[in-house]
Amino acid sequence: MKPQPHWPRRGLYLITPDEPDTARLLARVAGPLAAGAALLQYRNKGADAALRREQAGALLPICRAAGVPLLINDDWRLAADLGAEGAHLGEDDGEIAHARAALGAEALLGASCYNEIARAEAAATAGASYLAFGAFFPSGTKPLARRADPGLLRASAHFGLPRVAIGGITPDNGALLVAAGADLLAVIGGVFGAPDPTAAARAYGRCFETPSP
Ligand SMILES: Cc1ncc(COP(=O)(O)OP(=O)(O)O)c(N)n1
Ligand SMILES: Cc1ncsc1CCOP(=O)(O)O
Ligand SMILES: [Mg+2]
Repeated sequence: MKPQPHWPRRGLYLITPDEPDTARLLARVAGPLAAGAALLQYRNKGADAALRREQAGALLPICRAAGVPLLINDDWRLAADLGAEGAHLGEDDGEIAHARAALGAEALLGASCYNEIARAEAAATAGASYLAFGAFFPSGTKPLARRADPGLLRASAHFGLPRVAIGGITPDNGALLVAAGADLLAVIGGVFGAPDPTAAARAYGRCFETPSP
């Protein structure tokens, strides 16, 4: 496989909240995006296909203007149709290998590995761009998410892919995941549930102040 283009492999990986109003979604995302997100994932579990297309399409120009890659949750075909940089796929969202074959070597394709090294192994072999583990902490967004141990981050270093941590991550608990090997911290509630989402997004920078292990 061709090496992937440069993309920020360390920092805050911002994920959108379930916001039904597109104008409001853009207004909510603008500040945190400008505050220093490495990646943005469009995720709206309450939207139908038409709204997802509308909202992801509306996010694309603001991501381009900010220089932040846009990934689409669950739906690599929508990412391809819109010309977004990539997609994030979980266990019910299709095969990384199919998405890679369709989108090409330059697409950013993330894989949920939950709490399983075997899943990480399979995703790495299939051509994933990064491996996501979690939930590491209780998540208000996804209360039933299975839980993972930070040791998994260390144990997956040998795949040579960026490791993403997700689930209940705050500016206060994120540093321990970075110390355990997380390259990117994926966050919804810690930013969009905060009284000042832009300040909250900026606060995650603290988690990355020590050099990566
Ligand atoms: C970066 C990142 N990691 C994990 C997930 C979860 O994906 P999935 O298990 O498919 O669950 P849903 O997000 O679809 O509810 C993610 N979206 N992003
Ligand atoms: C999609 C997902 N997968 C595991 S936890 C989670 C939700 C993350 O959101 P939050 O940062 O609010 O816990
Ligand atoms: Mg999914």
